[in-house]
Amino acid sequence: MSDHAIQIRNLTKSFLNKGTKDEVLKNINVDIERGETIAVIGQSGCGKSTLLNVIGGFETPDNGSVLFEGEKVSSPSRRSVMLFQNYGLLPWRSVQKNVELGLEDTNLSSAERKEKALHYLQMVGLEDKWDRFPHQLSGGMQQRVAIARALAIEPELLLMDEPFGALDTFNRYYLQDELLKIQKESNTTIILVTHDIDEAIYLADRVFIMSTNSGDIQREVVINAYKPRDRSGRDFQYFRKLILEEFQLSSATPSLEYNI
Ligand SMILES: Nc1ncnc2c1ncn2[C@@H]1O[C@H](COP(=O)(O)OP(=O)(O)OP(=O)(O)O)[C@@H](O)[C@H]1O
Repeated sequence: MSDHAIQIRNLTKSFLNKGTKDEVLKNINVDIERGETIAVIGQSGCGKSTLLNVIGGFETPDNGSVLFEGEKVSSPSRRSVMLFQNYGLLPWRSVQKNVELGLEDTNLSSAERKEKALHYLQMVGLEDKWDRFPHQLSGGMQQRVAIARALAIEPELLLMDEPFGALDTFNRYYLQDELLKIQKESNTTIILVTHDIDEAIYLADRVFIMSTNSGDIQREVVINAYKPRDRSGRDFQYFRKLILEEFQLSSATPSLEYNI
């Protein structure tokens, strides 16, 4: 069996906007190994979320294909989970019931579902908020509930669109470490879109830098340093400089939206 969880071949995707065809993704060809963590970075509007949506089966490519474990992706699969930017929590369900959502059509009993939900709520530091409703939580807390819900499903492929964006530095670092642990234990394949260059370097085995205008992956940076990585170490500085330089090359005005 191939080690590739994902194989993307000649992928092209466009949208019709006011009668004009915008080609957002163009001729993307990449393989992602099982258990790899990939960070996708690039300027706003370059197609990062679209790429994630096509991989997750939420958007259909115009041409080319995405294979997940050798099978063509044409719709969302139970084996992969997408953590959306807007959290996607159901307002009428409690925190615990939101986390249980993806477990309901499994063989787990209601007691097992509850136990699993509380375990992942504890991991994101929200076990004491199990009976609250989403509107009673801060934005960062809602994001943590969405993270707990995605992790509770224990998917083979985890797709994350700016998962830690609304969190303060302390929670972001803590959850990045939890994600590293979970990934190591379960060998989950992770594809993560982020605006945070340090997050990409801290978590990823490879960083895909998408080009600003041409819809392809302009450069792939292999982060060949042991995890957990030292954010203030020399290796880290090296990769940060490399990626920032690539950004300067890719745009006339360096992006202000990127955090380092
Ligand atoms: N459903 C859609 N219909 C029409 N156009 C779309 C649709 N989804 C995305 N687009 C367009 O495709 C382009 C890429 O959008 P996408 O959300 O993939 O970018 P992004 O790199 O994730 O941006 P950001 O970093 O701001 O989230 C944008 O020009 C956007 O307007």
